[in-house]
Amino acid sequence: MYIQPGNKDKDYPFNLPLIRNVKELHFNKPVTILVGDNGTGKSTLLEAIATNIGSILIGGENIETDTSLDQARKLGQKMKLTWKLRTNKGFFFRANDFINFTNRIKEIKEESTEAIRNIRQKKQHSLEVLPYARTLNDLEHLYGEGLDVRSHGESFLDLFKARFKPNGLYLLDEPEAPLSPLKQLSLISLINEMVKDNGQFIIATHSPILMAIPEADIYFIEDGEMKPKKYDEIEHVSLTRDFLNQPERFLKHL
Ligand SMILES: Nc1ncnc2c1ncn2[C@@H]1O[C@H](COP(=O)(O)OP(=O)(O)OP(=O)(O)O)[C@@H](O)[C@H]1O
Repeated sequence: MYIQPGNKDKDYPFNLPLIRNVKELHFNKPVTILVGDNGTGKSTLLEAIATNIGSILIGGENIETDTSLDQARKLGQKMKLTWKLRTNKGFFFRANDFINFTNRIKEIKEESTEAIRNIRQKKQHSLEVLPYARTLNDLEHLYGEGLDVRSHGESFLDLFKARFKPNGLYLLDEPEAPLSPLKQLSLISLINEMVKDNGQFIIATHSPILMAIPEADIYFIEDGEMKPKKYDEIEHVSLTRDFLNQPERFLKHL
């Protein structure tokens, strides 16, 4: 991946140190993990890649029209992506979008059920119910009893189980958000399964558990640079480990 900003690009996202400094990135492994402090530009980078590819945006609008991506789209337009094997499968996932998505599914189900009830009240056997019945059927087929009746964490995992398909490219922004440590391990297991089926993942995360995905390349963003790091070299990992070993040592200083 290459970034080619022009001279006039002084505003966000081109003013981020990461974007100013990093001109070329390689995603060689099936899983690449992006780590860095808050505000270092992980989401911006993922969003720009997603807009460049034209990924399916889970829970948002169309990736080409979603206004929350207007700035990232400008960066995406300055990116040049080259592929060993191009895929049109996969998606871009942001935790907040997904919570909106489950709410929207709930609304669609309620609207369709209400429409069917109204049509049947007027005419019991009307064929006008068919599109609404098909919508309900499709949602049930994809997501079983419904993402909307599950907890946030359960629905995240349900979505990944339903929508991970072989040969896909998956861009995941902090997918750990509502997941318990145990469910983060379940997510790693799903990712491992997809990797066996030629899936590729680029994941921005703060979770030391997800950072441990086997064989992943880890890039640590620091001082506007993107540095390859080993698991044990990452601050999130060492700090969490030290904290868990002796929480009182840290807490007494706060
Ligand atoms: N639409 C925007 N306009 C201006 N600045 C923005 C916009 N979106 C993000 N930023 C800024 O760009 C910087 C990078 O944001 P980004 O969300 O990419 O960081 P991040 O590494 O994903 O952070 P976090 O780990 O907190 O999610 C932040 O300082 C943020 O305030």
